[in-house]
Amino acid sequence: MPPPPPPTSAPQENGQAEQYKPNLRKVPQGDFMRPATRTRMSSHSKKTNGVGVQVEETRICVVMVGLPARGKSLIAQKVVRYLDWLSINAKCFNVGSYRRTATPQPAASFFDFSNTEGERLRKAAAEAAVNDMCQWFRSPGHLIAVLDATNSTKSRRRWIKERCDSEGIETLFVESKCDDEELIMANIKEVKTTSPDYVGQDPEEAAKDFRERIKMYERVYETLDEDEADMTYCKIIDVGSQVIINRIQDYLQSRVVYYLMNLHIKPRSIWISRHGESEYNLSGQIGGDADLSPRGAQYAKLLPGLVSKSAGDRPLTVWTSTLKRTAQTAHNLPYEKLSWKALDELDSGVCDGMTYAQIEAKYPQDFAARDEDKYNYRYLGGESYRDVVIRLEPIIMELERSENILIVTHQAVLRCIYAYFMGVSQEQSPWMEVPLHCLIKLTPHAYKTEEERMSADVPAVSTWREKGSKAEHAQTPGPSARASPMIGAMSK
Ligand SMILES: O=P(O)(O)OC[C@H]1O[C@@](CO)(OP(=O)(O)O)[C@@H](O)[C@@H]1O
Repeated sequence: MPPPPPPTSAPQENGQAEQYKPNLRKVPQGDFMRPATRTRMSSHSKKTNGVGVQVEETRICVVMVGLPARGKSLIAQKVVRYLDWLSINAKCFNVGSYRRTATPQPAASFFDFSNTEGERLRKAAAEAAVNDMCQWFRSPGHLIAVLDATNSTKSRRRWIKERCDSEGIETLFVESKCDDEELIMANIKEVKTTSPDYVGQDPEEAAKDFRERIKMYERVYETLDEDEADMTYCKIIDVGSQVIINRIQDYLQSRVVYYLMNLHIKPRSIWISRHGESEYNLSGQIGGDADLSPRGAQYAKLLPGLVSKSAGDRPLTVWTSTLKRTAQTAHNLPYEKLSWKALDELDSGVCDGMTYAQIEAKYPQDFAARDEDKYNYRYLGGESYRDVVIRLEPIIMELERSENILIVTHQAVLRCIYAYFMGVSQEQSPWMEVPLHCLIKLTPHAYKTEEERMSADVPAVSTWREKGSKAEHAQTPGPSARASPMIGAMSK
């Protein structure tokens, strides 16, 4: 596999982190009215989707291929969540859920290809899913669908390609081919406990039945090969140890393939925590590069115990931002550490160091505009949540390549990372309450990401403000704090 391009924000060894300087540069007002990032437009069908992601006007059906227990559903869900997070409208069509309406919990023999009734019902489910998908593509802006099924024979794949061709939809076949017994077993364990096919069943019986089902598919399974050289495909062998790509045609396809090349389906968890309470949190000031408060330092002392209780002796790497409060919080953690500029807090520009009450008094229009559309509001000389998502993309890519990672970061950044894993909408994510002194464990599964929250017994202020609520920490505005015209803008 070719090495991936380097992240745009290179990690630095802890201790050598570059000094944080709040971004207070003056930018002409007009700059804020443009899209967040401008990208090159070519003469034909390219345009940006508002987060600086250049998308084609083509529509793509990503067709999953592979035996059961090869992580297809996990990959399918992840691709959709990733694209949604980047504001590219995507949807997963899971053929299994269409099949379940007719046969909710079939025995393994249903999947025997010589079982004509089973075969008929399975084909009907695939047709229903493909019909719905074609219908979905007819709406403007619907760009990528993922067809999640085994699609294990060449004839089934040819049928899907012809159907999509007739609708003007491109196809990208993605095969997960894996013979690693340990991984297959982990997936069987996962499926028997989380698949709707086995709800309420004895786990051992479910595992036995599922193994039988896999055998049925193995009898007819055909891997993607030179017979399908006319197709666009990406074949991921043994969880990315080898990737074969064929006939990738355009930007959006290569973007999906690049993401797929970074994915692995090994079981792992990600821990995220905000830094301990800072001196700025205590005074209600935003941004800056303050030290931890005494209670924040207490959290830093307790964090190693909290982490080892949750992660046991699993090897971990800790990622922090380049700001003092995250480095101080991670200081006592006995793991390898990397600090990333891309994990720094949302840049609040000219409002850096102010309290919400001061911002409301000095820039009332901006305060209201941010409440109205917090995801897109960009501070003058600073950032919006949409901007933060763009700069976090290399972090997400690196996270996908990694195994167990603990990220110590900031409120806004944590909301964006959390939204990626949990599929939280752009409307909701900037308003999520993420308390201080709380460790969150996220474990991705095929059908959902499991979340566990562990609070340290150390009180902290709340920095959460509800949409539309009056700003607290009110301080008498000084003479310069009289209301002025709006200074920030929308980054949509
Ligand atoms: O987008 P909002 O809700 O303002 O939250 C982001 C803010 O959170 C804060 C705390 O209020 O982050 P941090 O966790 O780094 O202290 C501010 O610095 C930052 O501007």
